[in-house]
Amino acid sequence: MDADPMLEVSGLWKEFGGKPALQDVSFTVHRGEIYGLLGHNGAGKSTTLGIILGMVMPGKGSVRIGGHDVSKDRSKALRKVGAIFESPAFYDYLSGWENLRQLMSYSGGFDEGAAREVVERVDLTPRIHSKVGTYSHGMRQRLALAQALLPEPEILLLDEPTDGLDPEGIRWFRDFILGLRKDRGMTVLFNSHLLAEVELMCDRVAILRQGKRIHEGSVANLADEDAVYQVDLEPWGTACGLLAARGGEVLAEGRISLPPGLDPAEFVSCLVSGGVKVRAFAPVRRSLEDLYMEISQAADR
Ligand SMILES: Nc1ncnc2c1ncn2[C@@H]1O[C@H](COP(=O)(O)OP(=O)(O)OP(=O)(O)O)[C@@H](O)[C@H]1O
Repeated sequence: MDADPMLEVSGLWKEFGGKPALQDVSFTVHRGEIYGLLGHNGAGKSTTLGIILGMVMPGKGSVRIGGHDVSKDRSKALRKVGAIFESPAFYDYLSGWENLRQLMSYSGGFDEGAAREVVERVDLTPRIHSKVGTYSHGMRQRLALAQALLPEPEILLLDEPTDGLDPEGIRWFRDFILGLRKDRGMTVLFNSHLLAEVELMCDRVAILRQGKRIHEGSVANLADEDAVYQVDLEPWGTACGLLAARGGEVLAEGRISLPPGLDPAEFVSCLVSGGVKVRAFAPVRRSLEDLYMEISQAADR
């Protein structure tokens, strides 16, 4: 992946009425990366997005998009951005098409050809001339995506984009975002509560808790951080003895963790030479939800 930074968030602090909402939050999203911002209600996710979009002033810190500082060079920085922030406001009595025309007229004009293409891309062509008041939540969300994509952004910022969507809508959204990255190298930053979804889509995640960034990491490396294995070994007692002797740990019946640096193949041959029958020995992939719970609980201690 290109390690060229598209979005640089540095040392953000924000207070509301004397209460800290963000405390020294920093992260970088590289071009072509899909980055998830996770956290409980009130963790500071929307405040972070609001600051990135120049809609909320930070107490301290800076945001650069494509190398341009949002507070000093706002129009250049935001020219590269498409966003769905909070509930998109559409005129219910106008059609989807008229909404796009109206909204685009506020910012740089309406290109019919480009709009037709984007509407087709978000699967709204058959209903684009119906009134938005008759749209389902999923269709409104797709119209919001069309609006966000019309200025041909290089980065999409999405606030809880799958909130309230049904499983089919969530899947559509996931395929759409992954397709945008594949076809156009789109960079995406989004907030979400849906950890399983984030895990399927994101390259990296940051976890915010009470305004602080308490974790940042790659989703692909979740499994590597802890060497946990699901095993079927007999006799179990002998296997546990050999495991303890090598510094490993029994997590539950049939579930063990190996110490850092111990090659699982080497441990399996040690088991076999110790007279243990190895019927199964498979790495367990930790889910993002497991990681989220562990990190959040550790932060509370
Ligand atoms: N305009 C505001 N005025 C006062 N307090 C605010 C304002 N906006 C946010 N806050 C407070 O700042 C903190 C962070 O809120 P924020 O909305 O950023 O969290 P969040 O992680 O997006 O939560 P959620 O998932 O519920 O949207 C919360 O304590 C919230 O009450």
